[in-house]
Amino acid sequence: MTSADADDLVVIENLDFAHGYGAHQVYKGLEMRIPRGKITAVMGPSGIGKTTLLRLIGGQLKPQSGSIKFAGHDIPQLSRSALYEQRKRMSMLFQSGALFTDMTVFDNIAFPIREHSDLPDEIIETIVLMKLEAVGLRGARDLMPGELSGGMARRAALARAIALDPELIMYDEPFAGQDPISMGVIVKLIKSLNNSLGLTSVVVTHDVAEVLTIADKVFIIADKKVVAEGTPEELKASDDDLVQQFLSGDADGPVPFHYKAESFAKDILGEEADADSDAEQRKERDNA
Ligand SMILES: Nc1ncnc2c1ncn2[C@@H]1O[C@H](COP(=O)(O)OP(=O)(O)OP(=O)(O)O)[C@@H](O)[C@H]1O
Repeated sequence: MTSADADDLVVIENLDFAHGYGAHQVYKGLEMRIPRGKITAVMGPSGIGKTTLLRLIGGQLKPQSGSIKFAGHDIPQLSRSALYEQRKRMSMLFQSGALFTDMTVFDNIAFPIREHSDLPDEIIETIVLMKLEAVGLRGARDLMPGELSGGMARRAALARAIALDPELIMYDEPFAGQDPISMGVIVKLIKSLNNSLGLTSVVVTHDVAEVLTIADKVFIIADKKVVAEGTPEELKASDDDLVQQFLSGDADGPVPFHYKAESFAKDILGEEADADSDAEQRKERDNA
């Protein structure tokens, strides 16, 4: 292991990944180093593969080639049982990671601890209360998920995500659907948990302004690979149009607004329109 590897908890090299037996290439030659103990933001246009990246790191998806080292273990090469061991060191908080609706907040947080350990009830209670305290919800332990606000539910899910003391926590759109105040609370929580629990955090988000206030490192993904990386300050100072498009949230710029599609005329009018539009395109080319 090189010293750079020791500083990086996750090292991705030359990764190729396609969904659906190669039908949809998501990554080609992706390279990424996620620094240990820091907060890393991953941004990019919708559908570019950010959630897929988290699933690859977590071993839920296997790349066609390349390596994904987590603390030195090459995730895609691990046996099922070895992967299970490494997965215990990671936690993923997906947007859809809802709480179990028929259990109290306390039992929701206790659930993974009961599943993965034989600890006595008193110890589990102490751990759960510590996790709830960390997210400011100790007083809400006996509430049912249906009694929580959206922001509180997100925080309870966060308490559950840290229940087993992971080393790596991956957040998929943690601020989505939150009002500005609860968004601010979650931003601060991600930072304080990262620092107080010695975590490494990866945050996939479209909320650029929020995440830039806490990120130590930022990756921008486009065109199947990393197109820019650096500290928030470095990216803000970049004169790259694409970087600026992301940071300012502009719809127009090097990244197209539309997902690639047949010509609108063809979709609406069928083949006939397509033949017309082909003829027009040829005419335009000839005139150029
Ligand atoms: N199970 C799947 N099978 C086939 N294609 C998939 C599957 N899951 C995702 N995709 C496709 O892979 C691409 C990447 O999806 P992904 O959800 O990782 O993007 P994303 O960057 O997280 O998007 P968003 O920002 O909108 O959440 C998309 O084009 C999506 O349609």
